[in-house]
Amino acid sequence: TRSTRPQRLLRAVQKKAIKGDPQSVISTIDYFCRHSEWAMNVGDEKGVILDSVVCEVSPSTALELGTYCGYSTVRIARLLPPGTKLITLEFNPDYAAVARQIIEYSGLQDKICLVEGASGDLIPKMQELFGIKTFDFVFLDHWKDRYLPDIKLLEECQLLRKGSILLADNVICPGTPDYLEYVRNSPRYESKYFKSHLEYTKVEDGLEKSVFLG
Ligand SMILES: Cc1ncnc2c1ncn2[C@@H]1O[C@H](/C=C/CNC(=O)c2cc(-c3ccc(F)cc3)cc(O)c2O)[C@@H](O)[C@H]1O
Ligand SMILES: [Mg+2]
Repeated sequence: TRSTRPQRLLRAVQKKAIKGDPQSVISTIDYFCRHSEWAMNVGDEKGVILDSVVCEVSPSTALELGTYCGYSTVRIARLLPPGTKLITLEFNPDYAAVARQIIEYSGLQDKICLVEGASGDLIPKMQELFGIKTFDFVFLDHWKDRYLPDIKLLEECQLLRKGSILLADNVICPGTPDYLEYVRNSPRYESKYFKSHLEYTKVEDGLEKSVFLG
């Protein structure tokens, strides 16, 4: 049977990227998505904004919702201080399998913990599975109708603390209207929009950065 797009993306990484070099893995994926096949990675333009927020927060504990092929997983993990871990959640086993290989190729496997399962099931288990008290940083990039229920779940599970940073992809395209309305109007968040473009295109999109006020 025909290979899947994530498998073709993985093959491009294994063929063209330098093993153990996260930047070359990132550049190879961006080149592949720009010149061969578009894929729903956060991409290079929004990726620079993601990088700047990760560097500013310099999180000790970080969570990513929706690994897909691991592009943003590698982007985030390459900037984390030594000894910190990025937990990334992915419920599609085929995507998880590709992501594991891309993460391993980048050499960042020691900074990343990929957990297979649905965010709604796993978020309540973060304390028992990983001894996590709160997350300093959360990157949301999974199904767009899960952003709002999942941050409400993070609040309920007391996994956010005063100053925790949420960064959400695709708040314009495909769009996350209920999430945006919530974080922009809730007194418990201070929110800011970073205007950009949908990965590898000229279509408007952007990232919403929200600080949990406790
Ligand atoms: C509750 C739960 N738990 C665990 N894993 C979960 C999960 N819900 C989803 N996942 C996982 O996360 C990824 C899903 C990502 C969804 N992203 C998008 O749909 C997306 C789409 C576009 C896009 C824009 C314009 C177009 F014309 C077409 C597509 C751009 C993007 O950047 C996107 O992120 C995928 O790997 C899925 O298995
Ligand atoms: Mg996205």
